[in-house]
Amino acid sequence: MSVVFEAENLVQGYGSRQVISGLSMRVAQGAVGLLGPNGAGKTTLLRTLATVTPPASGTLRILGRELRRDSDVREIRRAIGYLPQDFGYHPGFSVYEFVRYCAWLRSVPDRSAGKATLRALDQVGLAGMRSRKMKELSGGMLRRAGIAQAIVGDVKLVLLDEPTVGLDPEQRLEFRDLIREVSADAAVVLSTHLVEDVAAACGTLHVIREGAVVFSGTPRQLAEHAVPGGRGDTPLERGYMTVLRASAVTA
Ligand SMILES: Nc1ncnc2c1ncn2[C@@H]1O[C@H](COP(=O)(O)OP(=O)(O)OP(=O)(O)O)[C@@H](O)[C@H]1O
Repeated sequence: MSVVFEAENLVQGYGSRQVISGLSMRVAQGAVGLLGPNGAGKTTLLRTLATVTPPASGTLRILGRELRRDSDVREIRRAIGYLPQDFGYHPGFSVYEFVRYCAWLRSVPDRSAGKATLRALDQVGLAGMRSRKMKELSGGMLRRAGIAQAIVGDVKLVLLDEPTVGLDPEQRLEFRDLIREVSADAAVVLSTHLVEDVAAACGTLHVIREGAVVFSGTPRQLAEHAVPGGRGDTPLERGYMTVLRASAVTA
């Protein structure tokens, strides 16, 4: 299976403050979950992978291409779908217009953009609401429209920052199925605080603390770190709490 992206010794920060410190990650097809407490650096990492901000140092290779020149970045962005925590939209756009516009931004050819838009809306369960105005959507529907714009077209790398915020329990179950479907053709990297969500949808988990990876492995391997009587309601939550507290644990 070909590697979709590789980050090596990635360093990122804000001014003199280092937030990501020497992180390495390699992802082929499939879903990868980022877990970590507030301020761990998940959003900073996703923004860097989305090419919003270039790494302070280290290398980032997406679809075999190292992102050195602006032309490389422009080209590769067509293959990346990104859902930030807060995404902008024109409130007067219909749901269809919003996703279709995002397809245009990603240079999806005109002849296939309409069909690709409807497919993405169908995947997130919003096809029946395609004429609804963006400003009229509930928080959960808005999140689903955001996921639709991230997966529309032929994306190879999908980056989702807290995609399950605002979804009700049924939608969260549907979201897990959606991630399994999307990750059959693309690499999906998503961040969340909800350990159970990410474990159900992702084959690989990375726990990040203070900008460094303190655990990489499968959900089962994370659960194996659970300490009897430790904090958390499930083995996964207890495993997560254990690796967060340990200095560095690698599966
Ligand atoms: N624009 C910015 N300028 C300065 N510092 C920032 C900026 N954005 C984030 N930070 C800092 O970088 C660190 C990592 O933040 P980041 O948003 O990446 O964490 P996170 O893991 O996504 O957190 P959360 O789960 O709360 O969304 C935090 O200490 C934060 O205060």
